Amino acid sequence: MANQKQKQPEPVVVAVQPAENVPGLPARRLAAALIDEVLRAGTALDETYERMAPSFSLDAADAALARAIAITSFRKLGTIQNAINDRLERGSPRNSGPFEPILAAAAAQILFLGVPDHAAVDLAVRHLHEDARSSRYVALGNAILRRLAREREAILAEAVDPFEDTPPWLAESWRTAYGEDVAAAIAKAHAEEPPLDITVKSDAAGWAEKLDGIVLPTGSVRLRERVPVPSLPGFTEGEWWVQDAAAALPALLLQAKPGERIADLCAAPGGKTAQLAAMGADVTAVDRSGPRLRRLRANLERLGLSAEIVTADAVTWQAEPFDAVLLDAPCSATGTIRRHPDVAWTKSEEDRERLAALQARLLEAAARLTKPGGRLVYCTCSLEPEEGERQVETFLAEHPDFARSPIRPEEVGGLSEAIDANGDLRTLPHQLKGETPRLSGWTGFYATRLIRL
Ligand SMILES: C[S@@+](CC[C@H](N)C(=O)[O-])C[C@H]1O[C@@H](n2cnc3c(N)ncnc32)[C@H](O)[C@@H]1O
Repeated sequence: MANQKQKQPEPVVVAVQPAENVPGLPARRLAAALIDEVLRAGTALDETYERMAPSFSLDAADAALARAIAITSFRKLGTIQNAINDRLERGSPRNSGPFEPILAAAAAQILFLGVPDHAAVDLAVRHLHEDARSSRYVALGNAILRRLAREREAILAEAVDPFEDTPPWLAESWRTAYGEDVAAAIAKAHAEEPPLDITVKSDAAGWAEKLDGIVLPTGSVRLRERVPVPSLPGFTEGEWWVQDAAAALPALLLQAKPGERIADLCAAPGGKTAQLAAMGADVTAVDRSGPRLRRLRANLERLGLSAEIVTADAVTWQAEPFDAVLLDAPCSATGTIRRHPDVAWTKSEEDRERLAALQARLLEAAARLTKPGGRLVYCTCSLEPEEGERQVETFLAEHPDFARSPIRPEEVGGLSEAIDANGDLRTLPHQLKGETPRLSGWTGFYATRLIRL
């Protein structure tokens, strides 16, 4: 974008070289564009990044920096917005174009990423100049960011509310479901960057040693360091795949046996399909998204595993009933906020209600596809009971031909705190204590195992 300077109230930066060549500015452009697009369109940060990053032509280091700025902005969005708004005496300026995302990205750098203040402020000011709408507020943006830098210690010391970075509707939902203390522990767990977990085909201890990891009680391997995944031993050879430790549990609960016919409904990108195929089951993976199924196919190919792949709406798809059915239903994904902090700001109560209605239809379809005596595991990566416990309560009340098959602690590495009074799995982000806060926690998942009588 050309640096079309408008007349400024107060010239703050003297550009000594063309803006396009200023080191670090392209990364900030992408970071602010990601924040803006995710918040406006409600799209997932990962997908938005994959779609937008190529047109910014960044080198690997700048691309990683842009991503880190965007993800930190979402992880700390409440604190950042409060800090900025408290210093905007007349509220956020109207029609100011990218003013807000540029300031949020700069605030993330100043408050949380350890970027030198002068670099964060200077680049943000240059960036504000680039758009005619935000260029009118360069002096304001500059003043606010300098105050954030000066007042950093006080801002961080004051941000003690555990729900500072949680939208109020979510905090309220968790308080109602789990009580004040657990809700606060969940919100606090989201402040930490998550570790990388992998599922191995075999020899967890051997892979843990090779990759500097820890074997978790459930059998997943947790890596101590965050490293670029494709460069790790065993990735190209297809010995393991990336999968959160809690996300690996529902497929285990299906207790698949070699040769059994299993339907994996809502299967892409295939983490659970891979587990079931690795157990020797004859898996049919169904998903309605062609692009996501292409990723599933590529993942299975790398892993040397196979499954029948079907592009279909699982609500209406018909087949001979299966020995077992896994339904990993689409959901609000609030259990994944630690890994995907954007989810907290893009999902709403309306999404939760809409998705709960879809889950009920999918559960009906999954029941039809389960043969008498067969198992049905229903799961979601949501912390909201509407998408888990309540969904299954309603289903069981309407289906006397199904009964719960309670999950036993030894099926989940002895972690009895992850099993509720009904014998369902309910993992929460602050569970699974590790050596450090960063090596602790997992995704919030709900899973129930039902038997068709
Ligand atoms: C939670 S993700 C599945 C993750 C996957 N099971 C795994 O372990 O990698 C939910 C999936 O449901 C798919 N989906 C949503 N609605 C669907 C429907 N009506 N029929 C089939 N698939 C659907 C989405 O395309 C998405 O891939």
